[in-house]
Amino acid sequence: MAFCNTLIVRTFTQTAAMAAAIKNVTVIGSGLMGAGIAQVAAQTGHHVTMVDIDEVAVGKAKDRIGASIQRVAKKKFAQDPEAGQKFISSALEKLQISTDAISSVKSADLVVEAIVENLDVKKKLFAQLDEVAPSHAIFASNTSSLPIGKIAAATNRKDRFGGLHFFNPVPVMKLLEVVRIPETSQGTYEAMCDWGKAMGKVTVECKDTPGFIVNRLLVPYMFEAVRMLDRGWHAEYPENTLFEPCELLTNMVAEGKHGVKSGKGFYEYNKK
Ligand SMILES: CCCCCCCCCCCCC[C@H](O)CC(=O)SCCNC(=O)CCNC(=O)[C@H](O)C(C)(C)COP(=O)(O)OP(=O)(O)OC[C@H]1O[C@@H](n2cnc3c(N)ncnc32)[C@H](O)[C@@H]1OP(=O)(O)O
Ligand SMILES: NC(=O)c1ccc[n+]([C@@H]2O[C@H](COP(=O)([O-])OP(=O)(O)OC[C@H]3O[C@@H](n4cnc5c(N)ncnc54)[C@H](O)[C@@H]3O)[C@@H](O)[C@H]2O)c1
Repeated sequence: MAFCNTLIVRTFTQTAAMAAAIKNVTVIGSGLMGAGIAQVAAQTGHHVTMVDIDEVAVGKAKDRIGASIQRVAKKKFAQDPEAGQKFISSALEKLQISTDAISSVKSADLVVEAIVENLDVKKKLFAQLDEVAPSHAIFASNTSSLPIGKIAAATNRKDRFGGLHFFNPVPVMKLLEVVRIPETSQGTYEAMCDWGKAMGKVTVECKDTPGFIVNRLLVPYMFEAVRMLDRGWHAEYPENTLFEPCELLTNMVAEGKHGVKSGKGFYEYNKK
């Protein structure tokens, strides 16, 4: 029991220490996603360096962030414009821009990569950053579709590597998929979740599988919409396996698991 308690206290302490340690965030890539991630991180009190290889792009991204923060502040501080102005200036003060990834990660606690969706380019970047970032720094990729394990393989910190998959537009979308690979340590995973929550996001755990959760559902759904258009919206496709009854649902119906109305389904519901 004493051993168990020690273990729990140690695990808790390590996790709390890692999460509390995420103060300095480097976001690599200042496009649609990187700018959104950098904005929300700065808005939530982190010191952020946003990096891009393209000097013009990173400057424009900072301007876009300024405009987006105005929208956030207008809503968040509708009744108190003065507090809104403080919120804007405090966030912008915390945001630096750079074109030098190497020097920008030297004091990073967390590096979030949101560059072009190309495995070799991402691997090359992380291999370089692994040489210079502090040993405690967590690395994360915002990739939509590439295996996190393959990207992490370019580094010697697979235990401190994971996926942080944000959704566009980042300042608006609440969900954050936190992806773990088998090597991701429990402390790293929990620190990523805690950081996600500190960013105001709702985190969901994902395995490193194609499309994670959302894109695995969204992409076939979008493709099917396009196929429907392509087919000319014909009325009936009895040969299409997509419309075949699903065994799990058939069994659940037979068991009276009709969801909320029957008090049980995929979940149990307490009717009051
Ligand atoms: C099977 C194997 C799979 C293999 C994988 C293959 C992968 C291929 C991947 C391709 C796709 C990549 C997808 C990616 O990985 C994941 C995604 O990001 S999916 C996209 C998710 N996003 C959405 O679903 C957003 C949908 N859009 C909306 O909900 C709305 O358009 C909106 C963003 C809420 C905007 O609303 P609108 O009504 O259109 O516009 P308004 O201007 O009125 O805005 C409403 C409200 O929001 C505020 N706001 C909007 N944008 C911003 C911003 N940038 N910054 C701050 N605030 C913003 C705005 O102020 C309004 O506020 P209000 O006035 O209402 O208070
Ligand atoms: N667009 C989306 O809806 C969305 C949503 C979730 C995740 N993602 C993922 O996020 C990542 C970025 O997507 P995006 O839409 O923001 O792309 P984007 O094209 O808007 O921006 C990418 C930025 O990365 C910069 N860049 C390229 N190589 C670089 C390098 N080596 N170092 C520094 N900067 C570099 C480019 O100059 C560009 O400004 C991709 O992996 C994408 O799959 C995109």
